[in-house]
Amino acid sequence: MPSILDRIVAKKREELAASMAAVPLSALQDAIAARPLPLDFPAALRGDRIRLIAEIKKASPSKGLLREDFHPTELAATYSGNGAAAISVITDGHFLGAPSHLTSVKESGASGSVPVLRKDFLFDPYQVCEARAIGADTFLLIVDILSPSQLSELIHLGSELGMTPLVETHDAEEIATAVKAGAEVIGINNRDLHTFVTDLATTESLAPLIPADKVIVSESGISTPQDLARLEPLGVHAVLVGEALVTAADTAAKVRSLTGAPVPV
Ligand SMILES: O=P(O)(O)OC[C@@H](O)[C@@H](O)c1c[nH]c2ccccc12
Repeated sequence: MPSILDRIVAKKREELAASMAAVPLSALQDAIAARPLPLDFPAALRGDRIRLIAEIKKASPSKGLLREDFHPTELAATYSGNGAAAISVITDGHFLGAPSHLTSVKESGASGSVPVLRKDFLFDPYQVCEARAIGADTFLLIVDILSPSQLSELIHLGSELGMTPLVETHDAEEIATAVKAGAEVIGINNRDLHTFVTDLATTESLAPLIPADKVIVSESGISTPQDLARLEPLGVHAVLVGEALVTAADTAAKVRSLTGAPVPV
C-alpha cells in the first residue's frame, strides 16, 4: 500500500513533466539571472536564542484545511514583522500551496529581509532551479525521498545557485546520510511523513547525533515557548512552525510568543 508520501511524489513526477514541457530550463535560467542574489539562510538561523522559521501553510493531508482566510503576503508580513528569522512557503498542491505563493511573498516585499524557503517535494535539478527562479533563497530536501547521490547532487546544485538547503531527516541513518552528503542545515522532522505521528522526543533522540558545526532545525508539532525551552538545551538553533501559527486566533501574537519580539509600535 503506497504511503501518502509515495502518492505525493508520484503526483510530483507528473507535475514535473508538465512543468518541463511548459517552461524549458533555459527560461528558468533567464528568470534566475534576473533575480537578486539569495539571502543567507544558515546565517539567519544562528544567534543568541532559538530562531523561528515561520511556515505559510493553508492545509495538510493529515489535518485538511487549516486556515480559511489565507493570504500568503499578509502572513509573510506578520511573520517578518514579528521576529521570524526565515519564512517557509509550501508550494505543493496537496497542502493547497503553489509556487505563486512564494513569488508573491518575495515580490511584494512582505518577507522583508528574511530568507524564504521553498517547502516542497524536490528530487530533480529542474525543481531546484525552479525554486530559485520563483524567488526562493533556499529550499527543502527530504532525505527519505532521495538517494544519497541525488541528495549530494541537489546540495551541490543549490550551492552553485547560492542556496544552502534545509536537509530534512527523521532517523539516525538519514542524519548520517545528510552529513555525508555535505548538508550544512539539518532538519529533524518530529512528524513521521508516512504515519503522521508527531513527537518532539524525535528531536531529543536525534539532535545529539548531529555534528556541532551544523545548524539544527526542529520541525513540526511545535507550538509554545515551553516547546522551545525543551528544545533549546539540545543545541537546536531554530524551529519550523506552521499549524500553530496559521490556526492561531492572533497570529502576530503567536509569532511574538515564539520570537520574543516586542509589539510593533
Ligand atoms: O504544521 P507543523 O506541525 O508546525 O509542521 C510544520 C512543518 O514542519 C511541516 O509542514 C513539514 C515538515 N516537513 C515537511 C515536508 C513537506 C510538507 C510539510 C512539511
